[in-house]
Amino acid sequence: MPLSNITDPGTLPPFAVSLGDPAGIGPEIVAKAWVMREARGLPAFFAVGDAASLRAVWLGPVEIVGSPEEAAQVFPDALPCLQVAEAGEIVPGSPSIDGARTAFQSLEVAVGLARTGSAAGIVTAPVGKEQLYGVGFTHPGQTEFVAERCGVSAQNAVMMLAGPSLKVVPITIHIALADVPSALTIDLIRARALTTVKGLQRNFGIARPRLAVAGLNPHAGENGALGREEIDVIRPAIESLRAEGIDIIGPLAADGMFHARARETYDAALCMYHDQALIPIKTLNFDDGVNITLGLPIVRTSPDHGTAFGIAGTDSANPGAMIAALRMAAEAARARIAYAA
Ligand SMILES: NC(=O)C1=CN([C@@H]2O[C@H](COP(=O)(O)OP(=O)(O)OC[C@H]3O[C@@H](n4cnc5c(N)ncnc54)[C@H](O)[C@@H]3O)[C@@H](O)[C@H]2O)C=CC1
Ligand SMILES: NCC(=O)COP(=O)(O)O
Repeated sequence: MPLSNITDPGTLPPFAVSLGDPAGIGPEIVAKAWVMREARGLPAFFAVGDAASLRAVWLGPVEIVGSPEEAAQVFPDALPCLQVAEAGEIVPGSPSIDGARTAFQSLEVAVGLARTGSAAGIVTAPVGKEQLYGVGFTHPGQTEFVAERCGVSAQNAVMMLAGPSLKVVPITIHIALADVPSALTIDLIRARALTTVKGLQRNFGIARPRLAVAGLNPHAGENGALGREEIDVIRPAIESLRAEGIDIIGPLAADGMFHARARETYDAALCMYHDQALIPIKTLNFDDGVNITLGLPIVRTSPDHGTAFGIAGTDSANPGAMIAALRMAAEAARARIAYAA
């Protein structure tokens, strides 16, 4: 049953967790999260990928299951895994073509299960983007892929990084820095802001979200002396949103808007490019930061970090962000049920 038809949060099916690149730390942090399922109050979940990638880094119980229903039964006693492909020889830290194909397929299957309502949502472990691009993945990231599969345009799917101290949204995402100024348009800023407002209401239960918008240039442009994007694009977008009743401030100088007192004045910061948004959140909340996609009909979260190939297989990966992603997925699913009621 699609999540939108579920009225009792107690009846949520398990979450589908795509294992990401088999040679990255995804399998390890998923296994560690399962170990902490009771201590951290995690929702039921099952892995989607190659069970061999779990067994390559973990000696705990893994049980291959044929359906989410079976996974829900198995979850208390073993980590359920829906086997979607075989990744060939798995060497933690050494990504391979077969591994990238498995990551791609796991993502595809997990999204499909969430779309039909067999899974309550998806939590995606990290993929190697370069490796995925090498096996025919044509989207910049998982965000845009999931959006497309859900019939949502990339413009209306918002990547939000959320942690205990801060929520940020990059307006432009995976593009070269040199391409950012021309990619910034009034329409794009408006679309991201409107999806963010709705997403904060629907997934976080914030009735009247407050947004703060960063400038692009140093000191937010100094009234045009250091660049015109604030005058030509960012300010007109903010003014039109404010005219529609959105609680929004900016453009603010980006270097001064992330200190503790400033963060108290808004619920989410809209930033003009990837690193402007992700550096502050990863500095503040690296071990419990979550990437949540807003604007989708399904719940999708992910840990904020990448594959960490350099430490894969050393049992030193911190599962904190994966645990936070699982918890946030469950909270978002419950908030959506309450919002729809
Ligand atoms: N959501 C996703 O699928 C994401 C995928 N990536 C991909 O990950 C790959 C590596 O990217 P990097 O920029 O190196 O970022 P990264 O997040 O993988 O690693 C950055 C640093 O943090 C450490 N680290 C990351 N997660 C950790 C954890 N859970 N516990 C302990 N240490 C941890 C790493 O060892 C490294 O020192 C790239 O191929 C990139 O495309 C990057 C970000 C997000
Ligand atoms: N840096 C964030 C990131 O790469 C996440 O991308 P996505 O694959 O979740 O779209």
